[in-house]
Amino acid sequence: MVEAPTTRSLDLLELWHTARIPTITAFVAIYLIVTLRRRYLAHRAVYEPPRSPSKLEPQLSAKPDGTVLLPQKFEDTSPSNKRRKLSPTPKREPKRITGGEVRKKKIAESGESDTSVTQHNEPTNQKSIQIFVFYSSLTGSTAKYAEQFAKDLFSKPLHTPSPAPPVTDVPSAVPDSSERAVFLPPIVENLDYLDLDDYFISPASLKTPNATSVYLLLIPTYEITSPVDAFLEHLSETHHDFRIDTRPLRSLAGFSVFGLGDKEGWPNEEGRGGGIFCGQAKEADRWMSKLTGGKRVFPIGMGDVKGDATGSLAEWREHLEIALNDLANGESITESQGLDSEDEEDVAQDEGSNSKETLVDVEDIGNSIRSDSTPTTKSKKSKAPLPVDFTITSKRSSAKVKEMVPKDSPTYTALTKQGYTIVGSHSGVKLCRWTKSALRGRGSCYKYSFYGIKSHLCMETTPSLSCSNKCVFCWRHGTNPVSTTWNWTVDAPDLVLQGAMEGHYKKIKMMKGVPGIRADRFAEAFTIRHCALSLVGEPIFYPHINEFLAMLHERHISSFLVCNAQHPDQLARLKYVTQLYVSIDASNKESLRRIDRPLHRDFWERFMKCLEILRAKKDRMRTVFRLTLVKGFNIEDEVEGYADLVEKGLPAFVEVKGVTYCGTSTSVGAGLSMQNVPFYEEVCEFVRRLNEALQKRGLGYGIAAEHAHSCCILIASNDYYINNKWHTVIDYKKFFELLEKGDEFGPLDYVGPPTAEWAVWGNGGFDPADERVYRKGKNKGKVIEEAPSGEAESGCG
Ligand SMILES: Cc1cc2nc3c(=O)[nH]c(=O)nc-3n(C[C@H](O)[C@H](O)[C@H](O)COP(=O)(O)O)c2cc1C
Ligand code: SF4
Repeated sequence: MVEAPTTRSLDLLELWHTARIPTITAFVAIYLIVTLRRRYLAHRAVYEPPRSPSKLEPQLSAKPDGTVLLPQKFEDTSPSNKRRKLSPTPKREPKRITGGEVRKKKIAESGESDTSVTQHNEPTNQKSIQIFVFYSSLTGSTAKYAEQFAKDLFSKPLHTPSPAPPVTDVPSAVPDSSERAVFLPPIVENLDYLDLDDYFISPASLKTPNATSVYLLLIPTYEITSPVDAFLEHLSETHHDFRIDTRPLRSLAGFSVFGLGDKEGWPNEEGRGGGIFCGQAKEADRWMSKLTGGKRVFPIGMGDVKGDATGSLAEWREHLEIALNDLANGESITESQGLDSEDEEDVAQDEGSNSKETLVDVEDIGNSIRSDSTPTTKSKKSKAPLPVDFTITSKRSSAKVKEMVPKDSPTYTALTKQGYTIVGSHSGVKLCRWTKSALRGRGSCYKYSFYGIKSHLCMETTPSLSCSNKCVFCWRHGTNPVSTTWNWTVDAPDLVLQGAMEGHYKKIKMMKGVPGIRADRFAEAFTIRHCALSLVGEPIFYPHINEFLAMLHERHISSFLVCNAQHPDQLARLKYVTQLYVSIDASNKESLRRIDRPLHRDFWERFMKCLEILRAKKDRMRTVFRLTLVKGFNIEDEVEGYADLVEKGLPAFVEVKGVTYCGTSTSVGAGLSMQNVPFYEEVCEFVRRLNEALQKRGLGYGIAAEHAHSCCILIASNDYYINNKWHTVIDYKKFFELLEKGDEFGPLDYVGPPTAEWAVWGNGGFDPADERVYRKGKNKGKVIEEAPSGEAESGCG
């Protein structure tokens, strides 16, 4: 039996029938409103324009304070740049946030950087991007910018859209974490020491599977020859080499260049190359664009080192990070997308010429050279294939030879400001501070104490202002040209000598009015008796160095020549020198790289070869190792290494000298401070230990003399310990007689009288006939020079 419904349940049923339609409608409406609102908010969050409109505004070059400069042509013509010109209401399809972004949200909330998102352990099929930060640096500042830049990259959250809304509400359009590429920690590389073939003929090979590379280049500009030239030449040669694909770096994910330059010194912004503000960075940008087929991730940025280069670099980095993030999200730059119109023209031309070349059979090359017509079909007449020299590029052979230091160059101005007289186009002469000191009767340099050279009769000069090192202690790096090969016009040796002597005498004349000048010495000073070829640069670089030396000797001027052990061929060709020096700035490869910063990649092999050559010359002339001690660089734990080198080169003498500190911004930039200057006691201690190490090896050397005044000590071969006395002084008259006789002779044939008692080790080395003047100052026992007057011996002199 069915029970009859109660009155209450009947009421409820009636109520439901009456209200069900409005209730369901209301619920559906609320649900729709909430969902639509959430979607709207999510949409806005993704597209919220950057807080500061300037953040993505490409007109960065317009900033008056020198911050990131984007030349007009990039703004207007570069498609990649056009891509970056975001308007506040973008038109492209919205990016939507996926479930994979939960992690991103958490990290964004916790304030972690975006890179950290991508640098954890990922599945092995994970795509990744390896960023290389390449730089070149002559005086060290770009190296510092590059290191800092790599540290800062992705260290802060990006200025990209706000964190994602709740995961489940938003459908996915951005690739999930396995599709999104992760960034591997950036690798910083110095272009000056890199085997460029490994990175710039084809992209660097990467160990990580599924990885591509992005090349970021920080490039300084130098009007003078610098390592950047070699890099640009490499890019140019790669591009022009018909055996290599025209776009060999096309498989890179992208590249971008940041230039560092001095706008005050080089205000001209138009054009490329040295002499233009950031001209060489522009050149690098252009070559990279060609080699990659226009894969410019972000337009070139530029920083003025006399302005706010740090700020410009930071701003460029922020924009770049956004572009890189896009890249990681799968937004690739297609080939040619980043080519500017000029690049496109060049590429088209190159492709045109290459395609013609491919039609030419090797056998036809001879014909094509002999006749002007471009052969497009195989000639039946040509038989023997012509040899093709792959080592010569037409560009190099047709290059116009320049002057090393042109009169209108800033290098000329900088060197003359430092007191150098520039002779011809590549030589220099300068009055050494010891020459001035000797004229006033205040003491000669260590060469007087050790070898009998009167400083007021000595001329310090160099026939090559250019050098192939960038030693940290050098006074001139940053002002003197650097290069590995002689690629300038050559002045005749008689003109160089004439000019140097005139320049020297002119400076002596100017000393006439200086208080305390001794009349007898002033008169004597107009007959130069000695020439120190050690001022700055590398004298044996000069192609006519032997003729130049012969001219000195003809005038009975002795020659002391210091070389940097980087040019074995020239060293081997060197004829007689009164005393031949090799700078030994470190005892092992790493230390030498750190202190001399050589341009030659095979610097250590060159260095060792020079020691062999020196050994071979030891029976013909006096040979010397010159050690310059720099605390924190080449003293600690290196005694045994130096002893090994002495055993290899067997020099007649080892001069040990504490580095001189000049306190210029250049030396500071190179990481040198007063802390790196050893006290005289420390130099003495080093010399004692070195002497012991030589004894232990059974080598016949002893500590012979000292010149405490300039922190210099002499270790000599026992060959010069004659009749129980050191004989380190030279018989100059005898040297010239032997030369003029024309017979073979050796260093022991022109040994002079015994070393003066006051100069012998233990007696200080100051001639009592002179008046010693002590400097006031805190750093007693350290050699401090007065910069920038530059009245000092050179870093290698
Ligand atoms: C001799 C010399 C030549 C220079 N030539 C240029 C130049 O042509 N254009 C430019 O923008 N900056 C020029 N500069 C400025 C350098 O590019 C700038 O100082 C840069 O920071 C040096 O970088 P580095 O310390 O890494 O070698 C020159 C500097 C020197 C000392
Ligand atoms: S110290 Fe001498 S070898 Fe070294 S960079 Fe200067 S000039 Fe060249």
